[in-house]
Amino acid sequence: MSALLSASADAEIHAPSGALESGIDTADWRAVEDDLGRDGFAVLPALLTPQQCNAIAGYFFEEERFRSRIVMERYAFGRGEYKYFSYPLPDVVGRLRQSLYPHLAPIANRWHTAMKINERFPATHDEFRAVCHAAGQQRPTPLLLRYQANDYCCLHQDLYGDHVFPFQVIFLLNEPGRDFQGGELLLTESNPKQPGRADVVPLRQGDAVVLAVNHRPVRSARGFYRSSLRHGVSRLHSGQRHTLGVIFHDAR
Ligand SMILES: O=C(O)CCC(=O)C(=O)O
Ligand SMILES: [Fe+2]
Repeated sequence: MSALLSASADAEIHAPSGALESGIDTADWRAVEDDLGRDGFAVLPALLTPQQCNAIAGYFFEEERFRSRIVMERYAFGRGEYKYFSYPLPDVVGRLRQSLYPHLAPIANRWHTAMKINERFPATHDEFRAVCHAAGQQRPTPLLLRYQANDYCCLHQDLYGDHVFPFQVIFLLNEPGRDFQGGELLLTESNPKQPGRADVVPLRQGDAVVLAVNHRPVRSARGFYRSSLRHGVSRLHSGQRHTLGVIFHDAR
């Protein structure tokens, strides 16, 4: 336990003020918007160092950091475990959410315009959180997941109330091939006009992926229609895989 505690203290040490934010602020957000528009996902490579990944994964057994623990098998969500952080979020998690949001909100607003969805998103996460809280969505949604051999996650959507920010971000905290085998992030898409399709999202340790939460606008001759997306994780063959999920709307 002391090793885990010192690892988590390192998360603060290895994320000096501004370092996390500058990696996010200097990402190519135009390319992210293009990738999202084409595929429904966009990879942001190496946003976290391996040390930061290990430190965040080390939070998993610090029970006081979490508001609830879900054993996926009990709910037929798959096999494996995840835990929702409680407020106040760990510094590094709160800063990732705060600094990703302002880049995604304008893209979210353009998507909503294209899909003829009324909700528009304010410029900062603090403002959006206030909107969620006023509507009774007050519980934090950032989560830490852990998969071991034979674990997997069923296809799903992370909707927790009426207010849905259309993007979420997942950080892979272990190195595929070295720390675990199998366990690939899957993204599926279906709509009335086409047979369904699936993508495997290529990720390495420290990478983040921005995913469409529920819909994506698809251009057609008469404007845009909505395609429906779901994500999940294929079965782990061996090893351990941790992910940090950052969802921007709070939960009812
Ligand atoms: O473990 C993963 O890659 C999927 C995590 C997930 O479903 C989420 O963060 O919403
Ligand atoms: Fe999810």
